[in-house]
Amino acid sequence: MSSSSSKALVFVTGNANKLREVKEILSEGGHPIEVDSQSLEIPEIQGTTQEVAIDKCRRAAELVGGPCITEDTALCYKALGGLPGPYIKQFMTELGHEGLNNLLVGFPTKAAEAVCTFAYSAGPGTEPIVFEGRTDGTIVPARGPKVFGWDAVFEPIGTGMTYAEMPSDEKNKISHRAKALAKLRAHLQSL
Ligand SMILES: O=c1[nH]c(=O)c2ncn([C@@H]3O[C@H](COP(=O)(O)OP(=O)(O)OP(=O)(O)O)[C@@H](O)[C@H]3O)c2[nH]1
Ligand SMILES: [Mg+2]
Repeated sequence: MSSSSSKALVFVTGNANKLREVKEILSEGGHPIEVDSQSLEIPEIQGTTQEVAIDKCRRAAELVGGPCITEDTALCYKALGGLPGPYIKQFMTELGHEGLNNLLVGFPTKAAEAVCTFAYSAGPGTEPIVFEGRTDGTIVPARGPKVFGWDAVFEPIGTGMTYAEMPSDEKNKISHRAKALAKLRAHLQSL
């Protein structure tokens, strides 16, 4: 952030695992970026991932009263035309890891894309800007600790491991979240 900005950047999320990864990723590298956090559940509209992300960030900026970031994660099955997409949270809650596999029974491809969309607003009334990161993978029967969402059923292409089986620094090198944060970082450093 530029030295003229007086308020700290706030990451608004209700998800402790996201917050941990974001802090890990942004603290790496030559120019660490510090974020405060506020645990607020912001209502999420229906729509494309980008529409959901922009609306959520607008609402968050109003509540925070200053610069903030929000994040939306989608899990897009190729066989299902990109669904569950931004609705993965409800699918995960209702169906669990086994159900996320069963959705694909009978389909020839288990390919899926993890999509992370960060939105940044400079403050209330400022239109959010979005930064997207994507990682290709395959939906597999759960392997590894079931700590974070669908990590145990998502195997990024070419790794032979699910996200859940990877040490966090390995996931943070290739994840949808790390790719989106690299773009956000570049933007913040250009301000
Ligand atoms: O295995 C995972 N690895 C990840 O890297 C990851 N990132 C998000 N998720 C899950 O996908 C849904 C997104 O919904 P979501 O973007 O609305 O998040 P959320 O409601 O939990 O938090 P927030 O919206 O308050 O920030 C939620 O079920 C998250 O737990 C992940 N699962
Ligand atoms: Mg949410």
